[in-house]
Amino acid sequence: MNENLNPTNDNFSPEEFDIEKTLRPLSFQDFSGQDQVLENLKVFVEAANQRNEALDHTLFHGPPGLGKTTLANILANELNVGIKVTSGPVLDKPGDLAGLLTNLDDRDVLFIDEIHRLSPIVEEYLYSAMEDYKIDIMIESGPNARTVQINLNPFTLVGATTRSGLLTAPMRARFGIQSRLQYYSTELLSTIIQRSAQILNVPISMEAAIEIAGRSRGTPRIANALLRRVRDFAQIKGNGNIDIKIAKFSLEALNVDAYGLDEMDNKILSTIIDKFKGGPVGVSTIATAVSESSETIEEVYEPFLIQQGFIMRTPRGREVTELAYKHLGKIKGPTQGGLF
Ligand SMILES: Nc1ncnc2c1ncn2[C@@H]1O[C@H](COP(=O)(O)OP(=O)(O)OP(=O)(O)O)[C@@H](O)[C@H]1O
Ligand SMILES: [Mg+2]
Repeated sequence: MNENLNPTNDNFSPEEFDIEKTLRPLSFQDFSGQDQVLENLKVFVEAANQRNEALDHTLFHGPPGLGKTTLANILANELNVGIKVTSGPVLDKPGDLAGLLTNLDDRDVLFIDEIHRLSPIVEEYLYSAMEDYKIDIMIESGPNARTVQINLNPFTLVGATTRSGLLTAPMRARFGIQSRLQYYSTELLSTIIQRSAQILNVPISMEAAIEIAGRSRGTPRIANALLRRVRDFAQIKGNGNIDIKIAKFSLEALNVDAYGLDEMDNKILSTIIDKFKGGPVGVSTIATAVSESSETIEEVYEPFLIQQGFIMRTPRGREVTELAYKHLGKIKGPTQGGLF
């Protein structure tokens, strides 16, 4: 399958990256779906704006490509403030963080992506900044070295993570607002595809938008990536318009799974079937068999497979369903103890 369609693949080419940026909604108004999350955020933002205070620290968690970075940027726009962007693995010394924090204007947003990957020492340093808008900084060195406490402008930390399970309890507790993003329905994704098509200036039929949406693994990033590829087919093999015929032809040519499952999804399902007789089998055993971490399986892949009815959680582990056998064209073997 095409690399760029992988939701966990961050290696977009610069060109793809630019397109991703142009398709990114900039305001609450442009953002579709996640209704509950959005309704709440609107209230909190309006209240903070009225009081002219910084919005409470906000955490977005959920699988890749569902809109965490997008929402962080929207928050800054709707608060009418600046945003500084960084990520957990980049901040390896408290000094890096101090530099960012002291440069924030009143009510600004500091966005930390992959916040579960902060080093413990940086994380601890962040605590007092979040709680009291104060940090200690070291001045001078050698025998004259001392720390002084300085006041920061009130700011909003927006954290994003795909692995909320890896976040420490004290870190999590410091976020006054926590939102989990959900997979999108086909209907919502087709609306997003139609909006993107309009921005890309390519005509698309409703039927074609729905066809692409249904194969997007519930994920706007994948929907947009597929749309761009289908647009290429429409331009070269068709008349430039995306209708159902060219959409189906392209998705077939791209080898996109009928349910939008990616390589790892299919690998997980076939592993449970082939190596573990369909389950039940524990997550850590599956993880070892497919060479992935248990957390990634549990937080990135499994939620979609469960939501779509391919896997069931049982007290004894994970079990695949009839749908998984059917999807992979496999035949369910005899159950244990039968036949004799
Ligand atoms: N609700 C939405 N409406 C329209 N487009 C969306 C929506 N959510 C996400 N997108 C599109 O999907 C793309 C990916 O979203 P985003 O980068 O915010 O995901 P993410 O949750 O931050 O992913 P990751 O965990 O990989 O960082 C965006 O460029 C944007 O165009
Ligand atoms: Mg992101």
